[in-house]
Amino acid sequence: MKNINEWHHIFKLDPAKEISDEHLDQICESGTDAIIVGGTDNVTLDGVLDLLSRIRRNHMVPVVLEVSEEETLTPGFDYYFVPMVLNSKEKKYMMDIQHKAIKEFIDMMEFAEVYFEGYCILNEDAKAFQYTNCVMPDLDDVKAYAYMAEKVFHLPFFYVEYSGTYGDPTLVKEVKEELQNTQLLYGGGIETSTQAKEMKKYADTIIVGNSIYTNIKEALKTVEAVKGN
Ligand SMILES: CC(C)=CCC/C(C)=C/CC/C(C)=C/CC/C(C)=C/CC/C(C)=C/CC/C(C)=C/CC/C(C)=C/COP(=O)(O)OP(=O)(O)O
Ligand SMILES: O=P(O)(O)OC[C@@H](O)CO
Ligand SMILES: [Mg+2]
Repeated sequence: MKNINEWHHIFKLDPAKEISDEHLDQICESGTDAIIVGGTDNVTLDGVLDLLSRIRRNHMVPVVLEVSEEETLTPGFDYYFVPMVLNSKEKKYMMDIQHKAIKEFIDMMEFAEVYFEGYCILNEDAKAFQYTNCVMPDLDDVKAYAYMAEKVFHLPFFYVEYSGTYGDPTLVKEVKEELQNTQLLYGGGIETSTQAKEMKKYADTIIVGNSIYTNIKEALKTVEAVKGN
């Protein structure tokens, strides 16, 4: 299995959305480096377990649970990613929910591979932006959040999140220049090979979500587009 810091491409599957076995097989066998199971709303333990068992039954691809609800935490994933929303106006989405969950699961965390993600959400129409009561940052704010993610909190990941819309490649380039150790994840609106290539020039890892459900053929092509980049 590749190290996480060598992952260039990830597909994110939303447990609240339907996917056929045929499409799921195509996603898992696409050559992507990993599958994240995660979403903002209507994420249930049943939905999470359904995807996990369908992936595990036939495929070897690494599977990550991106935790958005404590109730959906379940053993069986290769990794667990935990968002900390840096540009939320409310401390609870950055720290308090995570603190409460760590108190509860601290013993299990010793046996699980858990990675914390510094999220910066940049699309004000995204569910996650509204759900976590974010403030829209400008470029200097985002660079300062990136600095904090790496130098203050020593987080493994800084996630530039445009969920639902294609973001600004210049911003991603400038954020990348701030980071030496923290891995830069980019997600949002990638629907074509060209977009995947463009964002991968700057981000260490790109994440493709919604287009799996809207145009699977194009979504699958994003994998090859970033190989060797
Ligand atoms: C039991 C077991 C195996 C334990 C192992 C140990 C372990 C993993 C412990 C973890 C402990 C811990 C600290 C848990 C934290 C749990 C938690 C509830 C954290 C809150 C995270 C948070 C602030 C979530 C808010 C929403 C958010 C940022 C979600 C990220 C995903 C995202 C942005 C998806 C995109 O949205 P989507 O739904 O796709 O939107 P569209 O439908 O519009 O596309
Ligand atoms: O769904 P899209 O817009 O591709 O975004 C992917 C991911 O960043 C969502 O958390
Ligand atoms: Mg989505």
